[in-house]
Parts: sequence; structure tokens; C-alpha cells
Amino acid sequence: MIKPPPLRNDCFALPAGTHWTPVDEALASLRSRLSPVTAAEVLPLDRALGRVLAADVTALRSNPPLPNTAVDGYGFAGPIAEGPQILPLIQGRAAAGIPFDGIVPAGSALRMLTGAPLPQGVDTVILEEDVNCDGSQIAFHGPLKRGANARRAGEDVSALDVVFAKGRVVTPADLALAAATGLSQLQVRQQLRVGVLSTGDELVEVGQEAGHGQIYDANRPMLLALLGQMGFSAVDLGQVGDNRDALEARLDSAAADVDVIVTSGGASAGDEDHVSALLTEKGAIQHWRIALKPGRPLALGMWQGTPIFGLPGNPVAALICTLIFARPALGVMAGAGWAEPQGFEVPAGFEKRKKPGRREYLRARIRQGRVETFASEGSGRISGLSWAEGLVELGDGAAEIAQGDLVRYYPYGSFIL
Ligand SMILES: Nc1nc2c(c(=O)[nH]1)N[C@H]1C(S)=C(S)[C@@H](COP(=O)(O)OP(=O)(O)OC[C@H]3O[C@@H](n4cnc5c(N)ncnc54)[C@H](O)[C@@H]3O)O[C@H]1N2
Ligand code: MOO
Repeated sequence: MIKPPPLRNDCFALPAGTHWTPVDEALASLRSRLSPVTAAEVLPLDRALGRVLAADVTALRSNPPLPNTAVDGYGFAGPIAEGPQILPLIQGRAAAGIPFDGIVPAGSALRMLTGAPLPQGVDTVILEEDVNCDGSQIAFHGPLKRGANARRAGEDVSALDVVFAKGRVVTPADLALAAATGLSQLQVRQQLRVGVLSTGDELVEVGQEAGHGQIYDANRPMLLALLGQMGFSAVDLGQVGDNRDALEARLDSAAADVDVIVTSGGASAGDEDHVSALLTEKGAIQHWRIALKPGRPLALGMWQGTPIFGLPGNPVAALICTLIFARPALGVMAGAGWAEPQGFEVPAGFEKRKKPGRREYLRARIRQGRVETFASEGSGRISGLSWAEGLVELGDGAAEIAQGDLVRYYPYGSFIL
């Protein structure tokens, strides 16, 4: 006669005898195994946004290249003593792009406009608002230090300074700095190609008619968009049914085409969970079963030399595993290095008792200075992913969180930048 086991009804209880890899251990293992795989190319500035720099970048020219005035006003030789001053104006003026080529004699002043290079004899400028001018002289009050209202050549950046370190992801501000320092192109890495494959007999493509028992493939549009937002080249590998041979053939062709494969579904241990089974059968699995909620059946492995992230099928778990595991790992492969998301402590606007032995991520957002969490922790509740603006992280140990306790919050954006 068979006997029933005790009822636990907790699919996150960690059954004895299985090794549940702690999140930090799985992250450390990924970090130590991966290295950059993308080749370098040279791109003009207008195509370099979001790319990873392949080498340190050196300024070709100083910013500013010449000393110049920071204000509209009058330039002369400083310093100027305390008290009322009158200086004769010399003929002409200096404007940005139209320098004054003459010499300003000591004790005289020249009309100058913001950005104009300082001519010989000028190192100090007074604001026009502080001056009375009759057309031939200016009157104002001292004192003024030498160099007042003037910008030194190279005070921002000097030629040959390293302006960007290798591995940096190019931002719009970086394009301004590159342009200002004389760079018209940057040596960047090609985008990492990340293939996204959905698995499961139940899946049907958006736009198609869904039959009885079928559901729309929600993970693929989400993952393709997310990986694209992270700056990778997301490659749509389509979907494959619960068929071991078909999956194997699809992974073979994907491994030849992309740098990394991300699958969703079939990662746990059911009869139709072919991703984990195939990886195990081929000796391709490195970690499986992470002490994490949601996302514990994450399967990490290598398929013919290509890293594969076998994400759980539940959309919430698929997204969280992508943010926590795939994002930093893909950053390493893309040449940008391992990026830790920047979280911060926020008072809880919720209560929760958490069991020990697994890390948890809750869908969350901040309202009125407190972090609130989505009403359900169900891993298929896609509406909660959409409702949330970030994640609350609860550490591996037990926790009893009361209203107002500080909890760690990560905005979604902190995983993307
Ligand atoms: N007896 C147990 N059952 C389950 C456990 C467990 O510990 N014991 N763990 C649960 C957890 S947690 C997760 S997560 C899932 C992981 O399952 P798989 O990775 O094997 O994924 P599937 O079984 O293929 O799918 C799970 C769920 O997600 C839906 N799905 C799959 N792909 C998509 C997609 N592209 N778009 C939208 N929805 C998708 C699928 O239909 C299932 O409902 O296992 C639990 N079970
Ligand atoms: O871990 Mo499963 O990953 O919740 O849905």
C-alpha cells in the first residue's frame, strides 16, 4: 500500500536532497565563467548611442580649446582693486566665433560676448549688468579677481585626457563630450546577439486564433523588447512545441547564429519540461533550481559553446530571472562588465512574513514615499508586472516585515541602464 507524504502545499518549499543554489552563488558562478564575445567596429557618433566602448577614449582637443568669456560684458587685464573704476573702451568687439585679433592695452577694456576667446591683454571680464557704458568708457565697482568670469583653456577636459573608459555604454551626454573634444567616431563593440525562444505546446502567436487550451505567447514580446531596451540585439527565434527533437534542432541552429540563447518554459521537472531535461541529458546544465521566488526552476547551461538561460515559463519568473541573472551576465558578454543594479531603502507600505532559505522579489512601486507591493504573488499574474515599476528584494533569510520597515527597492530602470 502506498502512503501519502505530509501535505506542504508550498511549491517553494525546498525539498530535501535537492541542491538549491543560492542566488549569490549562481551569480558568482555566471560572473566567473563569462567573458566578452563581441567584436569591435568603428561608428560615427550618430550611430554610437547605447554601444559599449571597445577601448579607452582619449580627447583629441581640449574643452574649451581656448580661454574665453563666460558672460556678456567687458574684458580687460585683472585684477581690479576695490572701489569705483573707469576704463576707456577700445574699438571693436570679440564674439564667439569672431575673435578680436588685436591687443587690448593695459588699463583699457573691450566689448566681449559669451564664448568669445580672450584676446591678448584680457584675462578678466565684468558682467554687462554691473557696468554703465557711455560708448567710449565703462564705469563699474571693483574688486574683481584676475580670471573673474573667464573660462580657462582645458578647464573641463585637456587634450589627451582619457574621457571614457573601455566598457562604458555610450549616453547622449557622452556624444556631447566626444564632439566637444574633437571625436567624430568611436570604437565600439558590435551588439551582443541574444536569441529568444518560447517553448510549449500551448503557445500561440499574437494575431493568430487561439484554440481551446491555447494561450498567447506573452513572454517573447516582453523578452525581445526588454533585451532590446538593454542595448542588445534581440533575435526572435520563434516558438517550439514540447518536442525534444524539435527543441534540440532549434537550439543547434540558434547556437550557430546568436551569442546567447534565452528560452522560456519547460525549465522545471514535469513530463513536458524539455529544456531542463535536454540540457541535463546532454550534460549541458551548470545550475538548475535556484533558491529564488519566483524563478526557481531557472536552468543555466551551455549549448555547443553558447550560453543558454532556460527561464521558467511563468511570465513573472521569466522577467525576474532576466533582470537578476541574464542582465549582468549579458553585460559581461557584451563587454560592458558586470553591472549591479542600484537599489535603495524605502519604508514598506506592506506587511509580509517571509520564509528562510530563498531570496524573494516582489512586484512593487513607490507611492507617497512608501513602497507598495502587488496584491498577488502569483507568478502568472502578468498584470502585476505591468502595474509594478520595480522590485522589492527580500534577502535569503527569514523576515517579518511591518509597515514602515526599510526594504530594498530596485526601479526597473536600474536593471536597464
Ligand atoms: N509540482 C510542481 N509544479 C511546479 C513547480 C514545482 O515546484 N512543483 N514549480 C512551479 C514554478 S515556480 C514554475 S516557475 C513553473 C516553471 O515551469 P516551466 O519553466 O517548466 O514552464 P512551463 O511549465 O512550460 O510553464 C509554466 C507556466 O507558464 C506558462 N507559459 C510558458 N511559456 C509562456 C509564454 N511564452 N507566454 C505566456 N505564458 C507562458 C505556461 O503555460 C504555464 O502556465 O512550474 C511550476 N510548477
Ligand atoms: O518560480 Mo515560479 O518561477 O514562480 O513561477
